[in-house]
Amino acid sequence: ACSSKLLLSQVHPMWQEPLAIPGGDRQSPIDIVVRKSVFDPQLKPLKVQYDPRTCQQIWNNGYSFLVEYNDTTDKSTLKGGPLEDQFRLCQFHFHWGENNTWGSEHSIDRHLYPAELHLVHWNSDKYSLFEEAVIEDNGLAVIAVFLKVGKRHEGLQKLVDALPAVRHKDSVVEFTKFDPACLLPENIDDYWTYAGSLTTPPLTEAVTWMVMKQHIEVSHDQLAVFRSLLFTSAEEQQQRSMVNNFRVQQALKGRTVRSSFT
Ligand SMILES: COc1cccc(CN2CCc3cc(OS(N)(=O)=O)c(OC)cc3C2)c1
Ligand SMILES: [Zn+2]
Repeated sequence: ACSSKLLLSQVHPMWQEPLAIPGGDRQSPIDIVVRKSVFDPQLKPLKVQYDPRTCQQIWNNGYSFLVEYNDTTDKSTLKGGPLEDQFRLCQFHFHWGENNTWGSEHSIDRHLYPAELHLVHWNSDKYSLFEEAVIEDNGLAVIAVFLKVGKRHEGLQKLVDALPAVRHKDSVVEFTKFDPACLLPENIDDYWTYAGSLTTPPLTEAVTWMVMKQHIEVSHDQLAVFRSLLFTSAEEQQQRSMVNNFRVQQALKGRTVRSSFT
């Protein structure tokens, strides 16, 4: 494992990190040290209600590909768990590596996964737009699910088949009737939760993270299609493969990670 760590330090970070983030004491991602996490019996089960009809498009934004949902009504929502309010799904995306040794943003006792899914929601009880919520400390809620290479994920295949249409940065393709609940593990009652930030610009400290204990499995070939995407737009001379689009891990700075399970 240390060799992969060594290699990891040679991996070029996806972008030049800004020197200082305002405040900067609740940045993401982090390594979750299981024995230091604190069981909180008051954490409720997560309540997820997604309507596939709110699915709209896939967008390659030059960091990842985002599957974007219509978040103008409370049709696809998340509540419960550590959350006091109701949150609306606005998009989901992934982070992955150039090989199956690394790629996730979070790690569990330093164990990295080949990829990580993020379902991004914003607090629609308190704010009226994502743009408003993105700067508030209770504005966003992100569910993180680790991906492991194994059997083919049937539900993911519809998304994989659409990816060649968004190969280049700034490309968009219509994508409808996709139920993101199919990407959740069977058990979403067991998770770790902590106060953190977005891991891509604007890196704002607005996120309540819920990292699922149970991973999902996808096939090697499905992950290879993720790696066929490009960071670069069609006009750019130098094409660069979209891989290693994860942020370097950040200091815990005294934060407590709570677990919903013992
Ligand atoms: C819709 O209003 C917006 C305002 C500012 C930025 C954006 C776009 N941004 C939202 C947050 C976010 C967050 C992302 O990653 S993450 N790991 O959840 O921080 C991300 O990964 C590719 C992309 C985006 C896209 C939208
Ligand atoms: Zn993300």
